[in-house]
Amino acid sequence: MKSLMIVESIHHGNTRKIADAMAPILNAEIVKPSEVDASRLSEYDIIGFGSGIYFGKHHRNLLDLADKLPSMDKNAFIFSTCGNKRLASHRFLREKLESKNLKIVGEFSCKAWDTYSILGLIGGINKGRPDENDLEEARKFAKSIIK
Ligand SMILES: Cc1cc2nc3c(=O)[nH]c(=O)nc-3n(C[C@H](O)[C@H](O)[C@H](O)COP(=O)(O)O)c2cc1C
Repeated sequence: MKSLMIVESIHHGNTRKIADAMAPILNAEIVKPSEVDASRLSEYDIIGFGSGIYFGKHHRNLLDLADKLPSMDKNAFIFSTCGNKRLASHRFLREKLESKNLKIVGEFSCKAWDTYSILGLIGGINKGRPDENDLEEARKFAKSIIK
């Protein structure tokens, strides 16, 4: 099995930590949206899409990539890290991916360090996360989608 995870992780590298935990289980390569070669996507059995949540949605670079993808009959999963866990924020990316014929086989989200705006003045929220417990949950999620 061969997987690809497309990850934009810019605020504190939080989402990259989740991707790194899942990668060995999924035998996954990790790339940024700007590094995706659409002509090679057919080589992968499953494709993951992850970023922090920004103003209620995945990162703009991931949403823009989803718009540009060709139609593909393939399994995919969505993940995120965020200040306040709300899977509802996945809706925008999910709809774009489903419009490209991708089948979403699982979604994962966890709270993570957030110092946006005035939160930064108090050291942010969820400091220290994702922690080992979050990474273990991510590993369990990765196992569940390839069962
Ligand atoms: C500009 C900005 C906007 C954000 N908007 C949200 C939001 O709407 N909802 C939320 O739960 N977290 C929000 N966050 C927190 C990030 O989603 C969170 O810190 C995430 O873990 C960042 O992921 P990254 O380090 O992988 O980029 C925001 C952070 C920034 C910097």
